[in-house]
Amino acid sequence: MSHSWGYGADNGPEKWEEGFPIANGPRQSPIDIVPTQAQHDPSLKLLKLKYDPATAQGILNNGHSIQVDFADDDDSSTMTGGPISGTYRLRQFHFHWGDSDDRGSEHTIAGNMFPSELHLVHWNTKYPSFGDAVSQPDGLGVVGVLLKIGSANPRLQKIIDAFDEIKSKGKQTTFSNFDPRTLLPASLDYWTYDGSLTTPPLLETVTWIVLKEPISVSPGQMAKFRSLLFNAEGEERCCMVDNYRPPQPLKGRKVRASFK
Ligand SMILES: N/C(=N\S(N)(=O)=O)N1CCCC1
Ligand SMILES: [Zn+2]
Repeated sequence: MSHSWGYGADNGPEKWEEGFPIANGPRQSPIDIVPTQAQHDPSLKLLKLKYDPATAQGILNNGHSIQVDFADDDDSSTMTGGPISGTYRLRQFHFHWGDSDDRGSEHTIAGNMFPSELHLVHWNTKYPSFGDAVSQPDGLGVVGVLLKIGSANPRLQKIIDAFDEIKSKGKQTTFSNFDPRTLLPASLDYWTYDGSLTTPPLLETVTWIVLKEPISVSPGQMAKFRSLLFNAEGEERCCMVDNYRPPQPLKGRKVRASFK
């Protein structure tokens, strides 16, 4: 694939294997999670997420999604427990969403798509940096949170209010004093499996932790996500929608549940 990857007909998920053959690998993400086929594993620990709002740095339109970046030079914002060993540091969070409310999430639950999915990306501090960890089989831990249509979510509003300043690719602005814990549902019950990045380079280095309980988002809030642009200023206008990869083959993997 000579041009850069994206989500269009010419450079989207069906074409990624041309530049990234691992797209057909044994532990690709996302997947369809079938709750009745996920086995409860009593050895799974409680997920512990400890975030310092002061580590929030900025919000960026990277041309594929919007992401909030965090200072990760110490253990101020970490994930421990759950299915992982050791300490993973929060690097960034971002979203995937659809052009309409019937699609947009990457993981599906018994074949059901949600309008959006939040990913909180953490890296294993047994490695010296995110850049080192991203290529290691146990390098990353991503918490996935499904968004379902309902009442407006006030916890999302600070993120949405920044969208006007980062409408197009490459735009960023400061984003401080934000605790991503406020985005999470009441329950941290989760499914977990070994997978990959869901965008190129599709590295098979992610321990996925998908929360069972979704959070709410209103149709008006979803419309704000859909007002973002894939393109940079001055380029042909292209709404940032349908920036999700569809579920990939399980290839014999087991999905475990932290709950009965
Ligand atoms: N694809 C990714 N995250 S995701 N969608 O798999 O959570 N990333 C690419 C570089 C950093 C995170
Ligand atoms: Zn993602």
